[in-house]
Amino acid sequence: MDEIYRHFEDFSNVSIFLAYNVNVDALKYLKYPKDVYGLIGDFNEEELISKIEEYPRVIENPLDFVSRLIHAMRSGKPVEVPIKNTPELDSYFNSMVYDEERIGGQVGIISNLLSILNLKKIIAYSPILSKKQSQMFNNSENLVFPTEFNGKLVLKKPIDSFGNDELKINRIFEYPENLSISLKNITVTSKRANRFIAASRPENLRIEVHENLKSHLSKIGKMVDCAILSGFQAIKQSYLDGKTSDYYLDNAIEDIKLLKSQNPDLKVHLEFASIQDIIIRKKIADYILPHVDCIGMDEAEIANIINSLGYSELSEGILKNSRLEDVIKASKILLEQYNLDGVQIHTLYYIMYICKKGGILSEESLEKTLEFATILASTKASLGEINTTKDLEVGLNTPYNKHGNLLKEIAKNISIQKEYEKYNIVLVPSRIVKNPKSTVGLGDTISSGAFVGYISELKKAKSKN
Ligand SMILES: Nc1ncnc2c1ncn2[C@@H]1O[C@H](COP(=O)(O)O)[C@@H](O)[C@H]1O
Ligand SMILES: O=P(O)(O)OC[C@H]1O[C@](O)(COP(=O)(O)O)[C@@H](O)[C@@H]1O
Ligand SMILES: [Mg+2]
Repeated sequence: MDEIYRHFEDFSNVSIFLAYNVNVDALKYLKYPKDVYGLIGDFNEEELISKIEEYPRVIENPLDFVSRLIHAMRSGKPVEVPIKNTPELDSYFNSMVYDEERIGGQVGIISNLLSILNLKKIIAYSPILSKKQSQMFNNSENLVFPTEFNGKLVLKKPIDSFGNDELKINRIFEYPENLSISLKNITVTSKRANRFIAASRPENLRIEVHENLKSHLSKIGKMVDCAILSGFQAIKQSYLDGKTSDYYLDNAIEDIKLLKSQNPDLKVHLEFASIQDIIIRKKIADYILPHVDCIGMDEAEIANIINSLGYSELSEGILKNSRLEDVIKASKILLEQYNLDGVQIHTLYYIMYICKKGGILSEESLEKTLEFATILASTKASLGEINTTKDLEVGLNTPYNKHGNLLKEIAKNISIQKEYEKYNIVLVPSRIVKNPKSTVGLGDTISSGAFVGYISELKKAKSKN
């Protein structure tokens, strides 16, 4: 166990604010072809095949769902598609039998992880918190939910903070590698184990800090060292009451400014997700990225965001060939276009930082935080959940993937090229779990582990100077 402490010593010097998304993840394991055939049911196979090619970006009916699921399995990539919350579709998803329920959403997953990593304080916020969601948070002294009462900021455990709010459930479909199904004359085989998220989008869920709490954001900003913001993927172009995405994105910028107003050193990380709506994807980049310090995303997400910015060839190249050179190029575009301090990318084979040179952290410190993130990911992939730091032994004992040394070498060679002279490129190979228990939440786990490790190292380095 002591070996673990080579990778993270102590995060008790870090306090963090998290917003905006918590939900319940209902997981269904599609282990055998019959599980997928069960979902296909009586659909006409020709219609299904043409729907797969049509590629619906919102799930409006069961056929849209099954077609996007099969499309995702064929690619083996992480995918999230919003559902239209009609009574028919809600009852279709409600009628399925799920294997497990867990806390979900970046804020939910990250809160519970960080609570066991012994952070000083975690202030986790979601604009809706039903009783069931609140019960899924760890009941831990370092994890609180902010509310307002009689004009005062109140920080209580999530279990003591729920309201009469709507329950948000996302449906997660986990499939293994090499799961094969046949449709007419085609066979679809999953390239690798991954998850498909059918994300609920209730009309009343608005990605924002409630008006009465907003006046306390600067105080919250002063209490913490850093923040992770997430959940923007749930913003719609417009709502029935006339509000628009611009309204919520402008509000989020205001939130960041308030958080930093009394604590200019506060570092803000944005955790990306899969965003089907191309207009919203571009808006999130243009509105929010200039106001955050760093971002975390997976390979498909960086490809998609680069596509929205007009780099379609580079984007297609990443999606098709997963070349490290292309991912680094895309990261540099984001760093420069939005003046970010750092971009963290997680892929099946590596986790990588590209940061502006000149920070006080050494490459060794950065590498240490990524190392820790790979251990977290392989632990969660093996066990499904991380419940104690003792679990991390599982991740530590998972070997690096076989391409690790080559990837490190490629990254090193690229980092010494003239066009990257202003950047540190640090890559750590992943520890791939061959048959993961589940894959949902791995990205959130990696990003938060790496980011908090970074902040912790930064604080230690500053206190030595
Ligand atoms: N089977 C796996 N073993 C270890 N790490 C894995 C495995 N599958 C995925 N990962 C890591 O998790 C991220 C997923 O990120 P999302 O943001 O959830 O898409 C992937 O990039 C790998 O680094
Ligand atoms: O977009 P939403 O509805 O906020 O949900 C985000 C979804 O992403 C997750 O946070 C998982 O993300 P990752 O797999 O990328 O780590 C799920 O728990 C959740 O269902
Ligand atoms: Mg992710």
